Amino acid sequence: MATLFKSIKELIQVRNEPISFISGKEMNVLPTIEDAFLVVENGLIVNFGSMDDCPTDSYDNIIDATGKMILPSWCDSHTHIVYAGNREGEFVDRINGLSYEEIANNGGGILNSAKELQETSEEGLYQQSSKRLEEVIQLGTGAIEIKSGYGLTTDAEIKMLRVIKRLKENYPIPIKATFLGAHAVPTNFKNNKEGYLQLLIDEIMPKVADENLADYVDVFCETGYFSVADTELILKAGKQYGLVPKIHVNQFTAIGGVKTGVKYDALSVDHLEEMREKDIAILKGTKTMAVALPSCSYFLSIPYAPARKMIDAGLPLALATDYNPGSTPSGNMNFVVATACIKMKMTPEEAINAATINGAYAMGLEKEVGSITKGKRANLLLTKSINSYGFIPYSFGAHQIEKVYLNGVEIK
Ligand SMILES: N=CN[C@@H](CCC(=O)O)C(=O)O
Ligand SMILES: [Zn+2]
Repeated sequence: MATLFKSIKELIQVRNEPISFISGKEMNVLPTIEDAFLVVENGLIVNFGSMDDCPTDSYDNIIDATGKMILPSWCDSHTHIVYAGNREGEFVDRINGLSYEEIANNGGGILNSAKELQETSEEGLYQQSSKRLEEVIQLGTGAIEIKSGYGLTTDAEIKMLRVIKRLKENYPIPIKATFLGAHAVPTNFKNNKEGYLQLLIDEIMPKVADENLADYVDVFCETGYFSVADTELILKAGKQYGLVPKIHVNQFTAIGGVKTGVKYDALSVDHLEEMREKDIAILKGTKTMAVALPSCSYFLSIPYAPARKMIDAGLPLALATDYNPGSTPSGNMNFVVATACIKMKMTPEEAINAATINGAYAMGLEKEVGSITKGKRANLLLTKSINSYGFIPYSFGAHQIEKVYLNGVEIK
């Protein structure tokens, strides 16, 4: 099966040579080809270039993209889309003046979602979660990471991870799974966090590894949740089970978790709303990707990750949604890209690099997705007729996607 996309107004994020990620000043460079063609065969990108060199072979399918642009799909490296119910009540509580922290301290927050998830069947959880996956695919996401962490018991954590596994089997999108048992201390361990850490390490993690249910291990390293020492314990144990660290850190307070992430070779450190100069310095020159989650800052009215400072210091930065029921009930990467430009002062080039190739790296998928490169999956966005790619973040709140393709196949 071969498809030719012809007369593409601009083919965006073209990388002839495979790259892992882009840092610092380079992030402001977004390579494109104007008036381009793209050939997809058996789900993969096999050829592209200027229309002047467009091959004259015969194709099963020819798509005229006059006036439209093609980009690699968004790579969303941080989500919690497997959850049960929602937390609309807390949304109203916050409108009425309570903070995220106050709600959590009153027994709401993550524990609220855990209770609902524990009471939901695996089938029910799958049904709710698959709807969200289908929703974000339509919004242009073509690779995604999904975390556990709303189970907080052995059975419920395994249930979440099995649902993620089933999503992997049933949808044509690359999915990475992260074990986030250390998301909150459950009520029955309220005065015995050590006991919960022991359960995570001695009972749940071996099961997760046994069933091969996760690629990554995550911890909510934050005041009132898990300390730096707790984080070290979990990351060390996770690594022994072959789970690569990716951590929640510096969301509300900077307590030293970035250093721990780097020490344990974390693939990414995520949130980073509260960054100290020394956290930025620690990340410099490492292989750990900084991941910003602007929709979370927007929804909770907390600071945005200091993208300018990080990029100007030479760091790479990825953008992700953090789609979850408490802090970010939205999985719209178009909104993330727009908000990064509007609120974090990233240029459209930086934001698109952050939401494609750098996001792919933050999921270990940089060889598969995230750029227009021969041999990569044809997970693509075909835009509506637009004048420039800058119109994508400029027209915030809308999206400019006309069609999405996964493995070269249009998703309807
Ligand atoms: N910060 C920790 N975890 C999620 C929110 C969890 C929740 O409120 O349900 C996040 O990434 O924002
Ligand atoms: Zn998160």
